[in-house]
Amino acid sequence: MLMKTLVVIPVRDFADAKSRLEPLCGPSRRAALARWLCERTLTFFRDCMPEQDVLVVTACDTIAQLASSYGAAVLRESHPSGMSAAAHLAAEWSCAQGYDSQLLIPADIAQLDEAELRALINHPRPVPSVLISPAHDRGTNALLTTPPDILPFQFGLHSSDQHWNAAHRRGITCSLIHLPKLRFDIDTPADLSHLLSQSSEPDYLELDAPWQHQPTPSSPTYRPMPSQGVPAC
Ligand SMILES: Nc1nc2c(ncn2[C@@H]2O[C@H](COP(=O)(O)OP(=O)(O)OP(=O)(O)O)[C@@H](O)[C@H]2O)c(=O)[nH]1
Ligand SMILES: O=C(O)[C@H](O)COP(=O)(O)O
Repeated sequence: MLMKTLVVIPVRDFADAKSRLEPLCGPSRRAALARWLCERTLTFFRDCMPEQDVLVVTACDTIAQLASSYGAAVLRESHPSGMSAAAHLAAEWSCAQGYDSQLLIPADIAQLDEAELRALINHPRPVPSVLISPAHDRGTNALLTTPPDILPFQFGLHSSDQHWNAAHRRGITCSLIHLPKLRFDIDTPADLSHLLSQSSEPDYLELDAPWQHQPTPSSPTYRPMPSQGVPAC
């Protein structure tokens, strides 16, 4: 049976994002990175999966406008209260709009791959069910819930374990799908180095030393190209 699925992307204010990269770069560069990752995510869905409905959940006016400009629907939070609360809000909306499933994806995946995303969205599944694509650090980098509100969202440390346990406690069919690209998100300085070492997108990335803030000559930094619309720091 073909499931009507909504892709949900929660996005917090760029100025508050990527705090774990603080040892590596200053506030404006972190905000620029968050914006670049978000725009790249929106570009991916607009260009590679144009038939797919996408919803951005955000409390931020700028992000709401940005999402609309990429053709995504927007759901406004009254204030940012964390990824789980954003996912819950989206799930209520998804159910009200008649979606069978919700696929939640963070806006900081290192490399979105069309085949992986299609494998998730088209994954055969019973109702109810949960499909978890774990992050390399046992977080959750994609969560497919059918129906959308079947699970209490538990994003945070080792959340793939938490989501798995929550599904099992409720007797809900739960599967893991290990996707080699989707397992990497950009949270820590090590993640950023990994992105740079794996990247096949030289047009988007450059090494830039020294740092503008707290110079650390041995570490690479990240500068989205101005041509991608990201403000240079
Ligand atoms: N709508 C919404 N999205 C959020 C919120 N908190 C985090 N997100 C989004 O959830 C995804 C994963 O975010 P995290 O890695 O937990 O947070 P981050 O701000 O990117 O990085 P850290 O500050 O290092 O935790 C990203 O797309 C964030 O923009 C929130 O309160 N509301
Ligand atoms: O995996 C998760 O639960 C969320 O993405 C938050 O975890 P992260 O901060 O490791 O991304």
